[in-house]
Amino acid sequence: MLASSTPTAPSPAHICPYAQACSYLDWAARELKLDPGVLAILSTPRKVVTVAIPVRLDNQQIQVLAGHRVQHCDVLGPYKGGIRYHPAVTLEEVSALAMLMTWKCALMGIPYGGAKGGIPIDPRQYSISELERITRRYTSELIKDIGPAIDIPAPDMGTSAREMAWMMDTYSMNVGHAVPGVVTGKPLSIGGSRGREMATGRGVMITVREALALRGGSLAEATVLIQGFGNVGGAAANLLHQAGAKILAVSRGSGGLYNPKGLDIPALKAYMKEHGGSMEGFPGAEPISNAELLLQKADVLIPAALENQITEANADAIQVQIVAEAANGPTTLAADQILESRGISVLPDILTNAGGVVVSYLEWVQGLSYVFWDEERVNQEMEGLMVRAFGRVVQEAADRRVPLRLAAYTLGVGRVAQALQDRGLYP
Ligand SMILES: NC(=O)C1=CN([C@@H]2O[C@H](COP(=O)(O)OP(=O)(O)OC[C@H]3O[C@@H](n4cnc5c(N)ncnc54)[C@H](OP(=O)(O)O)[C@@H]3O)[C@@H](O)[C@H]2O)C=CC1
Ligand SMILES: O=C(O)CCC(=O)C(=O)O
Repeated sequence: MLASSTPTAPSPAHICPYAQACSYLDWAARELKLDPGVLAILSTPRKVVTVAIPVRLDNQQIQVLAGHRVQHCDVLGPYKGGIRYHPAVTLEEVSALAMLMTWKCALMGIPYGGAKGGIPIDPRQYSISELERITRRYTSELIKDIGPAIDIPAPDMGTSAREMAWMMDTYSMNVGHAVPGVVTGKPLSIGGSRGREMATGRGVMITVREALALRGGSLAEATVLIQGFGNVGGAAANLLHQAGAKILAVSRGSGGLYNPKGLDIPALKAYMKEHGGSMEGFPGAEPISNAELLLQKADVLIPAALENQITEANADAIQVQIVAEAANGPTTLAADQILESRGISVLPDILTNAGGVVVSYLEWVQGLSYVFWDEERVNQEMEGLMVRAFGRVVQEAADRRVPLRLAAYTLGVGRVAQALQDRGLYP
């Protein structure tokens, strides 16, 4: 039976995402005893761009949308980060996500800075040709701000290889020749990498596997809850199911499904395909809300949708051993501390969901060398980077006697601060 009166996560609009991101940075800065001047530099995005995107809709009306791109820090290399199409996108959210990308790339040891972009739209409310016009105009407006050595976008919520192909084509038309390296997460036909579509979910599966092994467990014995069933949550569900884990619940924006015996994920995907993407009515499962899903008993909870889902309002009621942050920023700092005090391991976003940007990096490397690898090679390279980063975070946590999140941050922030100092970018 599901709990009938459960605390609900506050809507992300009630919590300032940039303040959350800065509070995690401040925590790491205290641990690293960072110079206040360096902290001030790292707390401020280097460039914030908002452009107007006038678009003619199919009904001939003109709508003017806002398009954001925030470039947080490029000390380690070109800015890197996804483009989000979601109604809740704000400049503050994009700024927070850009900062997370800086720490993620630094933690993973890949030569990028951090950026993020977004347009506050629900892509399902637009036709494909409207989305194409929106994406192309957004790209044209950003033409001087992006490029293979400047800032390299990729997919995030609400975007995919399709949008990346439009961005690559628009950029290439503007500069007069094909520039595949301006985006990653592109279709294979124009220089995309094998394995990129599943990469973030695969990285989540690898991180959860390593964390369970540390506790003497395994995927084959694990029970898992997954909030969000898109690119990341859907791929993680497939791979975890293949590895023998029991997926007790999955959800989309409108709610999800729960089965204490485990959901048959391939059968659910086939069912959704036949039912216009809907999960409703899938045999053998009961409906569950997103708020309820977070509170079910299981070994692992994987938030794979929006920010601020685990807050002070529900952290006390979470009943898992491991929270694996597939989404960016799903846990507030206050909630994080409640979870830690309850002995729940939080696998931080900048590690857990890094498989996506790692394979983006591998796509960039393949593109630059004009040599393309098979999927097995891509997955092996990514797995090596993920497992080594996991080991470094566990070691750092043990050395400093701090939670995994702080350890991931001290590694990521510390590397950027060191590079900043070495480059002499401040007086
Ligand atoms: N794509 C990537 O490579 C990477 C993504 N991430 C992060 O992973 C998360 C998910 O991204 P991605 O899978 O790409 O996005 P998608 O757009 O592919 O999927 C998002 C999923 O979240 C669901 N969702 C939306 N709103 C809510 C809500 N309020 N409650 C519960 N579920 C909701 C969507 O439901 P519905 O189908 O109903 O819309 C959908 O199932 C984001 O935080 C993103 O930043 C991190 C690293 C890389
Ligand atoms: O693949 C990339 O470059 C970025 C992915 C991303 O946006 C993220 O990791 O949050």
